[in-house]
Amino acid sequence: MDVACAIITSGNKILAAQRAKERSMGGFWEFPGGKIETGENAFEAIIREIKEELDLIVVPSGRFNPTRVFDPINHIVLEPVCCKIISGNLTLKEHEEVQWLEAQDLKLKRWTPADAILLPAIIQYLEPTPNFRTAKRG
Ligand SMILES: Nc1nc2c([nH]c(=O)n2[C@H]2C[C@H](O)[C@@H](COP(=O)(O)OP(=O)(O)OP(=O)(O)O)O2)c(=O)[nH]1
Repeated sequence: MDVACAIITSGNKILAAQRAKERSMGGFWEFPGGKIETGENAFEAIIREIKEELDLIVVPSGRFNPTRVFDPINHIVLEPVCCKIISGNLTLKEHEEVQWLEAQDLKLKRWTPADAILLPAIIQYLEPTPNFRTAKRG
């Protein structure tokens, strides 16, 4: 199953969500999103899912490398899509909870296996850029 998840950041924080208790992998943390449907690409799927789940309008701007988890029950290809929120009021339609997390907070949550593989790339992405002065050749 191909799943798109949204990488939504604000400053040094990222939006993370806890799956509803009654769903598959209930209680685990994830980046919001869902299954990519037939005929959709990851960008189209994430726009649809984030509207359905959080009532937000997002614009995708890029992607991370997919992570893959093939276990006896699930074959998941997780496709992370960087998104910017352009409008809407965050409303939880499916999740137990959402939180804006800094890099140091990410390790404290229990993540789905596919997200756990993704975390090092996310942590690197959240690191502040050093303040280089502008420079001229010479
Ligand atoms: N949304 C999301 N799902 C993830 C992540 N990591 C991960 O292993 N999954 C798994 C959990 C589910 O088995 C599957 C996606 O299912 P989902 O329940 O979120 O998607 P959906 O809304 O399309 O599902 P549904 O309508 O059929 O219930 O991918 C993640 O970061 N985000």
